[in-house]
Order: sequence, then structure tokens, then C-alpha cells
Amino acid sequence: MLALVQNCSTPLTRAVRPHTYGTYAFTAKACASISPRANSQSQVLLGLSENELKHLALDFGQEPYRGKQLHHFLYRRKLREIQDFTQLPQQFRNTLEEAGWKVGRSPIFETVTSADGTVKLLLKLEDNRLIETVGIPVMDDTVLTRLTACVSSQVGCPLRCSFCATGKGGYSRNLQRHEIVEQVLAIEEVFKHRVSNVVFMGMGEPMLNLKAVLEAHSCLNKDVQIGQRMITISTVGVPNTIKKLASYKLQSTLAVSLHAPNQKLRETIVPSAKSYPLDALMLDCRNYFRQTNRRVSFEYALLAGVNDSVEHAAELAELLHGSGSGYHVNLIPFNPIEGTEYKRPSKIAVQAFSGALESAKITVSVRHTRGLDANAACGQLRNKFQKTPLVNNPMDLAVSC
Ligand SMILES: C[S@@+](CC[C@H](N)C(=O)[O-])C[C@H]1O[C@@H](n2cnc3c(N)ncnc32)[C@H](O)[C@@H]1O
Ligand code: SF4
Repeated sequence: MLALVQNCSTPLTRAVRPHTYGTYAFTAKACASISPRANSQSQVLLGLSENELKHLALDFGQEPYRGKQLHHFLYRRKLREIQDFTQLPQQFRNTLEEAGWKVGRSPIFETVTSADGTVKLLLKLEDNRLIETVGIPVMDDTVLTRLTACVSSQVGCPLRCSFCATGKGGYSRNLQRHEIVEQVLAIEEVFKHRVSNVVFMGMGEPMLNLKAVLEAHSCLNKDVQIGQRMITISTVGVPNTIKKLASYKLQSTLAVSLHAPNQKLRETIVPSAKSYPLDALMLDCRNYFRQTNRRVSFEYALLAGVNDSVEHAAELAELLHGSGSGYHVNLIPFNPIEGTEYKRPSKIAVQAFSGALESAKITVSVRHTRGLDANAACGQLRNKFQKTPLVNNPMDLAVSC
């Protein structure tokens, strides 16, 4: 528990941290707290807003427009080194570096491209840990019309869902704001195209790292210029966090990974469900919809012979009808991973399940698996290179805000 609390409450390598989530409630007082020279550790530019960068420039005796230039180099030009910001005076670049500032980008350790154009990247973080990021392009003939970045929020995941390669690979730590933002920039760099959509569906449980996820969300929205409605936060459910997220009234989509229509079955698939009963989860989803007016989307991984019968579909429809309106179900046929007995259901079983939901007037879509030839299931590629210890009592980990 202690490790995660420390991770969230201290900003680690940065002196510049307003006591808010990203720029959602940024205040002049918070700007005034910037004192870059006070910290001899390395500090990271990526993730800072234009306002924060202007104050940083001022603190170094520069005109505020230098902050605007920093912003341009970070988010538009996506430069990786301060010395590459050649429009800045050499002396400013040197003093920034001498004071311990750096851009905060990680090298790409591995790139795997699948036949359908999906690209999976492994980024090597400063502490040598590896995280996965996926770029999913949608083409209209030869024109790229949509580019989705599937980003990680943690190194590994402590929640150990039984069908998930990330959960099986263990857990190391939460990601910091810039480590989330840089994933989107890396995808833009590889595709030489702007990212249009971001889904927090990579490694990790975003709600266990809510503070950094919200900071990154703010940066992606305001600095990288991705619309809030184009961002989806996916969670398997962590007590008290959906309420907290609702209070921010974001225009983004909340996706809840359900995987079973009743508590008993859910506990066998999602061990963390024991500490967050389905009734409580559904109540929080209903309240989320009421408070934000944003439809909740439910993810349902279909596991052959486990949760994929038409009876399960009927039970799911009943659960959702009883929980108010505004719901959508996203079916994900299981992506096979090592170390489980689970099997991918047949196309016929998927169609029957989806048909049963539709006839019960539940809106449903089937997620076509992209990149099956590129270790499609989240966490698989990283597990090839690195595994980390398993956490004994995952739900003991404090929520990071
Ligand atoms: C990797 S999780 C990350 C976000 C969050 N922790 C969650 O569970 O919603 C994103 C989605 O991938 C799904 N997923 C993970 N492993 C899968 C697999 N082997 N096959 C199909 N879906 C999988 C999860 O069920 C979840 O809906
Ligand atoms: S599905 Fe999500 S919550 Fe479950 S182990 Fe994987 S990343 Fe963690």
C-alpha cells in the first residue's frame, strides 16, 4: 500500500506541479509555486501546460513567449532533446539542462507491425521498465482517416484478471503524467500522423493511477489537442473512483470491463471483483450517467464455454435494463494468451450472444481484433522481454489521489 501512496502524493522528479489534476483547475497561485532551480534532480518538460512553461521561462529570466516556443517544440515538433530547440538561445538551453530539466521522452525499444497496419511499440522508461503502446489506424482506401492510440497507465497491473497477459506479467509501478502523454507522441511519430482517439486500454488499471491519468488527460486534451470526446478511460472497477471521476464531469467515455452478468461468475474471471461487488459497481455506473449525461460503455471479453452463452446474454441484458439507460456493450472475443485454458468463442457463438443482446434492445458492437499477428492481447509483447513480481493483495494498493 505504501509504495503506491508515495507514488501519487510526491511528484518524484518534478518541482512544477500544481496541486490539481493537470490544468483542470490551474490557478495563478499554482503558477507562482514554480521554482525550477530549487531542485537538483532532473525535471521533465513534457506534460507541462503552456501557462506552466511560460512561468518556467520567466523563472529563467526569459520572456513569456519562450514558454510558447517550448510548448511548440514539445507538442507540435515532438523534439526529444532540449539542445534540439534551436530557436531558443543557446544559453537558455544550457541553463535549463544545468538545472536538471529534460524533455522526458523514452526511446522506442521494439516495434511490431501486424498485417492490418496495427503497430505495437515497447517504450523503455528511464528505470529500464518496458510499457506497451498500440497505434490502430483506420484506412479509407489508402487514406488514414482515424488513428487510435491505446495507452498504458501502469507498468504491468496488480489486478490479475484471469484472461489478461498484463495481469499475469506482474506489476511494478504507476506511470507519471509525461510517461502517458509520450505514448501518444510516439504513435504520432511512428505514423507521421496526428492521433485522433486515445483509449486507456493498454497495460494497467487507470483508476489505480487516477491522478496521473487525469493530468495526462488534461495535457492530451489541451496541449496535444485531442478532443475530450475522443478519449476513453477503461476500468475493471476500483471502489470509490467512478464517483470521483464523475465529479470532474469530463466529456470522455467511461468503459467498464464487466465480463460477467453476475457476481459469482465475475469473481472467477476478475479476482478484484470480490472487493467491489457488482451491485455497487452498477450503482456507481448509473450515478455516473446521471451526473455526467455520458453513456457508459461495458466491455465484455467473451470466453468460450465460460461466459458466452445466450443465457449469459439474457442475464446481462436484465442487469443493464435494471441499471437505467445510456449503456452500450462492446464484445471482445478473447485474444488467446499463454498460461490460460480459455478459448476464443466461435463466430457463431459471438453472433448469437450479440443477437440476444440486440433483441433485448441493448446496443452492442463486436470489437474486431486488430493485430492478432502482433501479440494482440495487451501485455503479451512486454511479457516476452520483461516480467515483474506479482502483488499479494492488489486491492490494498491505495488509489493514487
Ligand atoms: C487491458 S485492459 C486495461 C484497462 C483496464 N484495466 C480494464 O481492465 O478495463 C483493457 C481491455 O482489454 C481487455 N482484455 C485484456 N486481455 C484480453 C484478452 N486476452 N482478450 C480480450 N480482451 C482482453 C480487458 O478486458 C479490458 O476490457
Ligand atoms: S484486464 Fe485490466 S484490470 Fe485486469 S489485469 Fe488486465 S489490465 Fe489489469
